[in-house]
Amino acid sequence: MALSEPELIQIRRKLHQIPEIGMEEFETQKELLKIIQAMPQDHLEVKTWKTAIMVHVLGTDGSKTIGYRTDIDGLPVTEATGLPYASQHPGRMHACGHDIHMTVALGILSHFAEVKPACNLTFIFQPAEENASGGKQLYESGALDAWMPDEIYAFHDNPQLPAGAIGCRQGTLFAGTCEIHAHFTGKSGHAAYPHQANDMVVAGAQFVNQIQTIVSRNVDPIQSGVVTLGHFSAGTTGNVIAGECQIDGTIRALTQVNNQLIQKRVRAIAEGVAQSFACELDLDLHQGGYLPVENNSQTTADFIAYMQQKPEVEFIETTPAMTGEDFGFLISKIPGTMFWLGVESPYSLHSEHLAPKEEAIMKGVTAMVGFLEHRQHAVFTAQYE
Ligand SMILES: CC(=O)N[C@@H](CCC[C@H](N)C(=O)O)C(=O)O
Repeated sequence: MALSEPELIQIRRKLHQIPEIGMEEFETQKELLKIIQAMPQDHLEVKTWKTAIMVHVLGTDGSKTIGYRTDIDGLPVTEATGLPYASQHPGRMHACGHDIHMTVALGILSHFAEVKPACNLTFIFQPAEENASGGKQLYESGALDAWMPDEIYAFHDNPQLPAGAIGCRQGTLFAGTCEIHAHFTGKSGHAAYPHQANDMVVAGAQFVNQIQTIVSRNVDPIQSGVVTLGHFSAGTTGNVIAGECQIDGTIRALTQVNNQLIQKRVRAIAEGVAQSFACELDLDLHQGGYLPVENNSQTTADFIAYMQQKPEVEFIETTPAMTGEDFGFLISKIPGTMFWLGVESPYSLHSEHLAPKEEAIMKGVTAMVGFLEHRQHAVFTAQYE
């Protein structure tokens, strides 16, 4: 029997209690394997790579494979929902809803473990979406090679959409991101003798200010971009000049061209500040697998048409989002579609208060089982651009 709604909710609550950060998802992997191994195994094969799990569902005609990916990591956030099934791991929370993603994947898998599909299906339970490009690492490890999908699907939960609604669009769904890590080193000293020191609070502040000109002056206003510097630390106390400054942030852009333009400007400004303040700069701009999530036109047209004609699905055409997703890497290698699943919450992704509505789970499973039932035939004649 495929997993029922009450069973899925129990599974989600258990996964919610054991969040782990990227590449440390050992308990999560164990819990997922336990659930997967309790399903009928007749046409399933299971493999692991680090904390990832791959499940291959053998179809009646094994010449084509559809991939379905979920991420499995949590965030370094202390949960404040007050829920009875809140995180039991101090300082860790499924604040991005990956517990919902995993549960929906298990629900879909449990259906196809019962009902053999026409094509193969590869379910990917992927680590480290938040911090270490787990999808890229997995792909590049070669662990997926034998079960490489011809096309691939994934979703992210969305607190702004009604619970269970499906959101999607042609083109770019998520931005490409790039982490900024800048360290300026000058010379510390007494507050009364600035001429004998080299103040990195002032250098860092210049960097922060000048960065604000990138989106306003360098990015085409018809396009878009974000540069957020979320962390600034320098100095220890008010009467000591700081000799070091650490600044961390993130770039967001809907095209790779704009992402690279912004990266180039961040580097030029950081180097300019270092030169004008005669200080040392250690700059790391790290994009990893966080490419823009660009939906394939063929798979997405079919996905949207399917969802729109299903009376039980509330389909919403969405605008692109500046959130990032390392699914951008997988979808740059394998044609496919990413979409949103509404979980309706007043709190945003990454909030310590985020409490997704669980009724979204079964709606997500039903919509995706239906779509994959449809797509298991269409994949044999699919042409990708
Ligand atoms: C959905 C979501 O919130 N994704 C993360 C992805 C992390 C991107 C990367 N580590 C960065 O900070 O640039 C996001 O922050 O959008």
